[in-house]
Amino acid sequence: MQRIAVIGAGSWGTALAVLLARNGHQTPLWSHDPEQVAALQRDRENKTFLPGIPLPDLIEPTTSLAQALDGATGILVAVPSQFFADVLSATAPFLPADLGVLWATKGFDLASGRLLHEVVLERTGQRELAVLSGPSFAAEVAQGLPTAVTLAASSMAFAEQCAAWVHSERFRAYTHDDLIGVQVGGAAKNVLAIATGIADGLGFGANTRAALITRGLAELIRLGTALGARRETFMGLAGLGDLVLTCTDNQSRNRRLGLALARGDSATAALAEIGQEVEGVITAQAVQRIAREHQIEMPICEQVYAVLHQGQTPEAATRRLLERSGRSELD
Ligand SMILES: NC(=O)c1ccc[n+]([C@@H]2O[C@H](COP(=O)([O-])OP(=O)(O)OC[C@H]3O[C@@H](n4cnc5c(N)ncnc54)[C@H](O)[C@@H]3O)[C@@H](O)[C@H]2O)c1
Ligand SMILES: O=P(O)(O)OC[C@H](O)CO
Repeated sequence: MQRIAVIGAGSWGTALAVLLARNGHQTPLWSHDPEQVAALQRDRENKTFLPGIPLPDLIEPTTSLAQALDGATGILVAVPSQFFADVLSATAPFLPADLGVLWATKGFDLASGRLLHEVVLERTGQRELAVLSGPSFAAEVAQGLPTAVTLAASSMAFAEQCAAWVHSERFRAYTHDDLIGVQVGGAAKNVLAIATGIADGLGFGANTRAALITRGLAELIRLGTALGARRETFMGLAGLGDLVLTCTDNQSRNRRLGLALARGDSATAALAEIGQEVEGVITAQAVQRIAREHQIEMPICEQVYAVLHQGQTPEAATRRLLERSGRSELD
């Protein structure tokens, strides 16, 4: 039995804590919110973020990072990307130097636009790093529906160690060594899910959806390889796998945001209605910034950014994409 502290009790942190506890691990579950922790302790269920899933006895909700990390043999961070850097700084005093950090957050650092492994190193010092990503809706994982994810790390030994914590018959964790590609895939697919939501909401058909997914994949590959990722990583679970899942199923909050924008809802109203983190909103900003810096052509992501942050209408964004001149598919 390991003791693996899960940092972040939203839908994903809670689902991963349930998974770890079902695998027999002691699982402190940290939230910054005392009211949420009191409710988790009282109800033994996360009624806000993961309703209907009883918390196994091995889960110990807490607001204390010291308590969560006391004696921990592992840490898994699953807070939204906008809180990631601050939460990592807060954990640093309680992290032994030889404890690697695993995270399941999908996104870039809000302030700097950097990938999250750089934030972990900056905030907690040199150590082993690992990221869990891939097509995985929290509710389905918690229900025990078969799921496969990618676990990429700074060393294959650490990837295998982290994979062993979460791996089960119903949750297959495939190890990988491309820490950059796996992060880029998980983060940027959220922007493309907003794009496909918009297209479906505007009444475009299956051809359009397939085109957006495929040309979106080309954008992911351009972005990832410019940042040092390997092209083939994007053909795996953390690339194409998560892109297809998020672009095609209404469980995706990013896709639902796109659908709402196409209906004419404001982003503020749509986000309030969804009531959970929609990572693609701030990721669109980071992607726009990186694409400019590296001169990467990302027309779909650029139009999502324009809709979310520059007041462009979904209709105008669509026109801008369709008016682009023809080009080689190989570019
Ligand atoms: N939900 C999923 O199906 C899923 C699956 C894979 C990856 N992810 C990723 O996991 C990450 C977490 O998303 P989620 O779905 O659990 O979000 P969520 O919307 O379900 O929960 C948000 C969480 O953020 C917490 N929070 C709010 N303010 C905070 C603060 N100041 N400091 C720390 N925490 C704060 C809330 O208490 C809550 O626990 C995201 O990067 C998301 O992309 C989610
Ligand atoms: O609901 P979304 O759009 O944040 O997607 C959740 C997961 O990232 C799917 O793998």
